[in-house]
Amino acid sequence: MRTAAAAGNRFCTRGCAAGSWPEMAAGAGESLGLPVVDLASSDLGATAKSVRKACVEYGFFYVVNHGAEGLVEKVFAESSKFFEQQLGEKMALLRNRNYLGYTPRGADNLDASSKFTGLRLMATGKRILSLIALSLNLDAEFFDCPVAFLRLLHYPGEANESDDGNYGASAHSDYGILTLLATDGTPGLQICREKDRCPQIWEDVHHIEGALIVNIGDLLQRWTNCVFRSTLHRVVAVGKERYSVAFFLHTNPDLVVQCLESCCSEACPPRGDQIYFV
Ligand SMILES: O=C(O)CCC(=O)C(=O)O
Ligand SMILES: [Fe+2]
Repeated sequence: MRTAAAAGNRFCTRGCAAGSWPEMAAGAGESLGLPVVDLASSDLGATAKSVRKACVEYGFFYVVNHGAEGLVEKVFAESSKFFEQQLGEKMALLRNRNYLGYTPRGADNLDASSKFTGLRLMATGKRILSLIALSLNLDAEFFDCPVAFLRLLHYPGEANESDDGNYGASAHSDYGILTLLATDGTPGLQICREKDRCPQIWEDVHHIEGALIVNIGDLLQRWTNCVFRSTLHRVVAVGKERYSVAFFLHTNPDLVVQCLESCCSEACPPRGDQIYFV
């Protein structure tokens, strides 16, 4: 495992009165070096160990040699073709009751979803999940994720009056097992590693060409009794148009998620409800 160079700028903290784009908004973050995991490594044990460390310490990491390199560029090209259309054309694909389809800006800044089979992204996700399973001393196939959504996200450059504090996406954690994220390189994504700390510290997640960002979801946090982190993150506006693609991996809706035995003990009992219905 290597660590991404913490090449980011150190700007003023959120709430500074002065500052112009991109300093004022993007500058809310400290710089951050997240772990980088090479999925093509032949040393399975060492890779699983790296993944575990990243999940425990950050809940966020990069993967390289993930097998979906060409695909991501194609999806970005299709995404910008779609979002560049007139609103009327996009509204023809308005989100349906199953949350599939177009979500106009302001209606829900976390939910512009699009159905996609994403077989290669699914293969990448499964590879990461098998490493996670091995790192928890489970069978490589332990985590089944038959449900997945691809979300094409477009953050317009200009601020919208309805935006709350200029957030492209307000602070949240993802609720599934894990998320694969590709961005077009425009900054804005930030994580908060200690959500209960006051004031919160937000760190910029930098772009690494060709890498995917992986983030642990609430379900995996629950499964591991909070040993793995589902880390709070957000997207701040940087005064520049931004595209990203998020691929969310979920379990079967009727699966019972129970704290893993290896993650609890008498000294460390399951946090929250032991049995959790998704
Ligand atoms: O656009 C991004 O970089 C992050 C998107 C995100 O966090 C989400 O859709 O859950
Ligand atoms: Fe998210």
